[in-house]
Amino acid sequence: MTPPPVPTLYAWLGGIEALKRLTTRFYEHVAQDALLAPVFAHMGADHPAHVAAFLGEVLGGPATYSAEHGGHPHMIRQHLERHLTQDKRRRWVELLLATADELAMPDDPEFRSALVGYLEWGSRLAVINSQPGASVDEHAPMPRWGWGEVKGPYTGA
Ligand code: HEM
Repeated sequence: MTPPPVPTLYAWLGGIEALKRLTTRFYEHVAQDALLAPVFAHMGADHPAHVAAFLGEVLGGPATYSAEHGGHPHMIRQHLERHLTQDKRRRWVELLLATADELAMPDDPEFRSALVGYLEWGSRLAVINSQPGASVDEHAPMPRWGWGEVKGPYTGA
């Protein structure tokens, strides 16, 4: 018998509506956080939805961010000259994961390890791209993240 197809991380977490719930709540927390609030003091009202679209595309969903929001180069550009530090990055990741717990997003070991892997990678790139002298590769492809070594969601095995 053919095994069922492996869902994308995007499908497993519940698609764009789940991601919008996550980023909306996350930036509410950010606004209350002494370390991060000043970093995001001037973000637009659409920022949570844009980040949701970006994450959705990376995690295997539709290419909405590439089609409508300027793709990876635009995202990198948003981080230029922000002088982000490791303590801000760490708080950002910590708050996002706490929000995922708060909203009862899938918490199987397979999904969470893949999510943490991407967030560590992406947030460290954001810090690098925010340092003086960083520049944008106008052809930077959109990253695509999958299940990695665990290869698929929890099966009880
Ligand atoms: C995986 C990690 C990350 C992802 C996927 C991500 C994604 C994004 C995206 C998609 C945008 C542009 C939104 C738009 O098109 O309007 C953006 C902007 C921004 N990001 Fe990130 N980001 C990450 C990490 C971080 C971290 C760690 C920080 C700071 C601690 C940060 C600070 C910012 C700021 C300040 C902006 C501009 C907000 C504004 O419009 O004022 N990002 N990010």
